[in-house]
Amino acid sequence: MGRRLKHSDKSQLRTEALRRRDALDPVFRIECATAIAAHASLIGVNDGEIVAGYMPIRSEIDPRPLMHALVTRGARLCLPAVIDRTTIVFREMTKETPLVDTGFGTIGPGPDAAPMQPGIVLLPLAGFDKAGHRLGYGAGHYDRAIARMREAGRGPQLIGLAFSMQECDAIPAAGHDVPLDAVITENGLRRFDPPA
Ligand SMILES: Nc1nc2c(c(=O)[nH]1)N(C=O)[C@@H](CNc1ccc(C(=O)N[C@@H](CCC(=O)O)C(=O)O)cc1)CN2
Ligand SMILES: Nc1ncnc2c1ncn2[C@@H]1O[C@H](COP(=O)(O)OP(=O)(O)OP(=O)(O)O)[C@@H](O)[C@H]1O
Repeated sequence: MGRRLKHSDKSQLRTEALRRRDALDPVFRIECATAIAAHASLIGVNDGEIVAGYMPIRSEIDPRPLMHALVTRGARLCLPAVIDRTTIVFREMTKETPLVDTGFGTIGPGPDAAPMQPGIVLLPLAGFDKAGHRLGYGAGHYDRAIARMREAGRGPQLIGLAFSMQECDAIPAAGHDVPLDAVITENGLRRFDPPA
């Protein structure tokens, strides 16, 4: 008999993982952002491949050096924007795109930017475990966006970005949780087994 999933299990893991992430020193953060960019060649990027990055908030690992490395390998970039309490969309980011407030403390392209369907999504993590289960901030924004893309037959590759100390013992996964394909930390890229 599986144990019933308690909401508190996940929120406590999230609180602890975010506390560890918040405590990292600024020089180590720069080293890690540089290190994950050095692993760019481990992500297969086709020419013109659309990659969803993010603009870091709170104590998230800075994905911008990696985003730049992927552009030099042929990627086109987009960023998430919150359009209502439960929905995010992805919008194209070019050199000319002005960045505006896109909700929850984020900045990104405004409603004039082209909507995009990314083939690869880089997800900022609060925590992850060895099965590829993921903790975000608990709003379910990425889970819903990915579910929608899968329903439309366009399931993107999901690559979490994290500091290695964000690994957790075991994150209880609810039915709506979509596991990661891989995680990149300062130590390298790790692929997860597809769910059985
Ligand atoms: N950099 C970045 N961009 C992103 C996300 C993200 O996690 N990181 N998102 C991923 O979904 C979406 C935005 N969703 C977010 C949802 C909650 C919080 C957050 O910090 N929540 C606070 C409560 C803040 C409030 O109520 O105003 C919290 O968890 O304490 C941030 C972003 C799209 N863009
Ligand atoms: N596909 C979905 N359809 C409906 N509700 C969903 C879906 N995915 C997630 N939710 C809801 O979103 C809430 C947050 O989910 P969860 O705790 O997994 O967040 P998270 O993975 O930390 O957040 P995020 O996806 O924003 O990074 C839950 O209340 C969940 O029921």
